[in-house]
Amino acid sequence: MKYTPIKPPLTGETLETLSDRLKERGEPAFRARQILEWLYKKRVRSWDAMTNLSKPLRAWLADTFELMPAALVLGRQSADVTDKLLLELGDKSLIETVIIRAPQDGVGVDHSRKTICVSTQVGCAMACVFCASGLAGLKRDLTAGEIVAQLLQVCYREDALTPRAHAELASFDNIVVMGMGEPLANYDALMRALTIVNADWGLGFGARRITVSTSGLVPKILKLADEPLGFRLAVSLHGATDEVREKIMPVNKAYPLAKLLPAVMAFSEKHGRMITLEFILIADVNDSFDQAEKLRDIALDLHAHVNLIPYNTVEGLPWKRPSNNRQERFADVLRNARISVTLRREKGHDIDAACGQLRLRTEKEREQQL
Ligand SMILES: C[S@@+](CC[C@H](N)C(=O)[O-])C[C@H]1O[C@@H](n2cnc3c(N)ncnc32)[C@H](O)[C@@H]1O
Ligand code: SF4
Repeated sequence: MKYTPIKPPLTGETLETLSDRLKERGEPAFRARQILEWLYKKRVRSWDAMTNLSKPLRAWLADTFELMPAALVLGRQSADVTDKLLLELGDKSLIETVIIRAPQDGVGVDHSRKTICVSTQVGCAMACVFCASGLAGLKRDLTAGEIVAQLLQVCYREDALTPRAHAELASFDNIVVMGMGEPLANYDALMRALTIVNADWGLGFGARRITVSTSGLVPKILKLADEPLGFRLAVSLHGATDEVREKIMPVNKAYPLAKLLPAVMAFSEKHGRMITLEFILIADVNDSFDQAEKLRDIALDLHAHVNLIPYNTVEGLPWKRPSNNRQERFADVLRNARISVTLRREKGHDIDAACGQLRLRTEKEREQQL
């Protein structure tokens, strides 16, 4: 599903595409770099602030491009260390971007490790039964400019909070493509966005600190393995047998474990780095001892890190997280096999942390106001 905004966002331009547009106007070759420096390094929020450009050029830019295609409509801080940004796009669609802060000893919150979780679609077509993002299906893909804009909005927020932000260009430590949507179903826009985020004329953010999470689109996993930039991969497994996985993830019908696991292995071998298996723990669905043992065998085979995520309840859905004791017993099966495992207590529970929930709630409130 393609969305064409009235004006393309500046955040979706590469140095090359912007240079081409400017060349058509007879501008010198260095102009594109200058403009992108105002956008990503000096972080100005208006065309008029680009003071080394002529007035006619600024007027042309304003007519031709949208400077920022995602407006902040709500910035919510949870009682713990998670911030959630609700952003509105040109067609009034809402998306979420999350800042997860991991406090470190001896430094303030401002200097804690920060992971940014970005969205790639409005809604999702994959229909995993437990997920709020997919509840209303797919509305549309995000453009590359809208994906990049989420990170720039995070920069704006962080710049206002801490002097570290500006000094470091992108003051976060990791990007996880784990927000709303299936990133690999919007492959081209995602790759363009990540190229911009990575480039020295963009946010200069290292590809190895970017993790793309997928529900398991096998051909796209293999394509991602061939990308020269070398992004990290996380796979949402959530079931260690086809029987369990296909009950909760329809994608498993097209790409069962016999297809998915060799693709993940191929990715891992190509990159020589550990991939991550994500496994949400849902009571009485996938939290049995048998599932833990099967997951252990898969993780050993793939030499993978395992991220166990206690399920975050979603309004209107029946699923529950298992007791802490059961979660620990499940994790112990993996730990006893010396698998690298994290049992992530979900952060930001009080701000509708489960992906897509803040958007759904705000959309409902808007409908009621109409
Ligand atoms: C929202 S998805 C986006 C990336 C991609 N579509 C995928 O499935 O990996 C990111 C992760 O959040 C997980 N997730 C979805 N709903 C959740 C919930 N209610 N509680 C905990 N994790 C959830 C997904 O299973 C997935 O591992
Ligand atoms: S878990 Fe990922 S793939 Fe599944 S519906 Fe949610 S966003 Fe889509």
